[in-house]
Amino acid sequence: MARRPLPRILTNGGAQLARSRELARTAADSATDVLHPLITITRGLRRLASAGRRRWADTPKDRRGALLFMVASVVLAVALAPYGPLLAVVTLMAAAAWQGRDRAPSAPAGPDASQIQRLKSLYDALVPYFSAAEDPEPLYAHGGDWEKVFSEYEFDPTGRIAHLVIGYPAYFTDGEPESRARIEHLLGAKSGRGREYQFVWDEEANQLTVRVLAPLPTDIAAQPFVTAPGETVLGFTDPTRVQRTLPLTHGTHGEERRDAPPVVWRTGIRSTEPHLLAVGQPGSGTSTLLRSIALQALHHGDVVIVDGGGTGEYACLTGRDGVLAVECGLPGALTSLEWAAHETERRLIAANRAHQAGDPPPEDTRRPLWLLLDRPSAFTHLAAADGRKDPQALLGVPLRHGRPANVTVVVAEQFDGLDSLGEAVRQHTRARVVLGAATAGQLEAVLGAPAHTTPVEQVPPGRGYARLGGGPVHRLQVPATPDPYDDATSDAQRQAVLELLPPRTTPVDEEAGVEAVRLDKVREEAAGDGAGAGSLSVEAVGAEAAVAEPRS
Ligand SMILES: Nc1ncnc2c1ncn2[C@@H]1O[C@H](COP(=O)(O)OP(=O)(O)OP(=O)(O)O)[C@@H](O)[C@H]1O
Repeated sequence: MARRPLPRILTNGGAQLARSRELARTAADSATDVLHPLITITRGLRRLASAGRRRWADTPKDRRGALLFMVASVVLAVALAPYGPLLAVVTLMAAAAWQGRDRAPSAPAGPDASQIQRLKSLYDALVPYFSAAEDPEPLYAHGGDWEKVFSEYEFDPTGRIAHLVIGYPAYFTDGEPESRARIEHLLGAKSGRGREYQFVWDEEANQLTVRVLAPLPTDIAAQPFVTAPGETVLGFTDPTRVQRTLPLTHGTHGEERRDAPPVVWRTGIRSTEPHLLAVGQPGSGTSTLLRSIALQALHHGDVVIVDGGGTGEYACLTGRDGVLAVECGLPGALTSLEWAAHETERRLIAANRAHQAGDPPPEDTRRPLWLLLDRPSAFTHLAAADGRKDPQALLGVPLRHGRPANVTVVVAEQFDGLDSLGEAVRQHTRARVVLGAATAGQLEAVLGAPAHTTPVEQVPPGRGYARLGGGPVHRLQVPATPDPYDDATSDAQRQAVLELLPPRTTPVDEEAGVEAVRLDKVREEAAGDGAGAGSLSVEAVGAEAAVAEPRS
């Protein structure tokens, strides 16, 4: 079923809301600044009045008459004296201002003894890296002054460094990745392990800024994201690197709302990164990422899933509206991918003909087709052992020509299977994701750029980095999209995923199980002469029929 795109106002509503909030906050801050003296005097008058009341209450009853007489005489004297009332008002205001002043103890200026000790030891650790014997006025020297080089510092409540700006000599080779890596490693180790640090090198000013990054939230569950067609949310990241936010619901019953900055991947005809490669250690969450992408893709397109892991993690998608196939076996994978290659060619030819005739591209070339492959290297080994074709060889056409044909390929692979990935997969997957624990070298090899944050050893599943083409490297937390058929899945998360699944239009073929090729459905739709989404032309059915293998 084709779904209508969301109104545009909903797609950027989060950003507008954030801007309005920021405006309101600025207005409130300015009003507080202007009204500050008035607030102080009012507070002082209140304090004076309550002090007067206390004094009256503390005075024994037999002395109250004398007190009243004394106050009345003072009031009379003031009233009769020249400028008396004016002076009395000025004195009262001054007394109120003094009484109403903010009495919160001011934060101690500068670091305390333990913090000074931390800064000094950090300085000493940096001396061998930032000094040279020939330097007549070394910035760093044993017993030197740390205050000259640490221009800004902040500590967290546990006393560990949270933010630090370090000056270094101009001759330090800050352009060399190895030199930078040595300093980053040292600072990470000395400032406290187990936290994630971000390093920003300002080569012009010879300054390094170190910031401790708060962990990304792990409580974002699968849900309908407010995105435009062609946009896929890979996960959520730091607010500093991304301008946009998405409104989210969370909590057991979706009762809480908040905005979070997403990593949005754009696919389709105008995409510069039309295909994606996700890599991780086993259990890092790459299958979950694929499931999350599939659920979003099904809003506007059709999906073919090829699962080399063979653990049935995509069984919940079998037979759903828009799911053309869920393949766990080599023959089925070959059939589906061969069909996908022909379908890509068919779409290209049909679109070309339409261009030549001056017509818009036909409807059946515009519906996005997604090929999601989980661990295709498993099939590569099987195919070699069986003397059959490697399914990856069939990805060449969709990868090279998929973009104008609205065909998107997503490959998830484990680090140990990376060598088995074909050249086309490596070359044409310009959107990259790394999940789970990874060394700086592994991150750079997959993302094509260093991550600028220290990789931590213990990461929650679904946590990693994403880079779209030549863009910046983002930290990433994939929304929890567990397999609803897994016993370990909580009820709330199961329900969230089940609600996102399209209705089941094709009954699951019991005999063939999950290996059943759902391309039968495509054939039926094509024969049904439907011009709607997912339908195929007669040529395509012919091509598909030619490659389809007989099933027992
Ligand atoms: N983003 C996430 N948020 C919460 N839990 C997650 C997330 N991603 C994965 N998990 C959990 O981590 C476990 C492993 O996830 P998943 O199966 O996706 O990993 P994988 O990398 O595909 O590993 P494998 O290939 O071994 O199956 C599952 O229990 C899953 O529910």
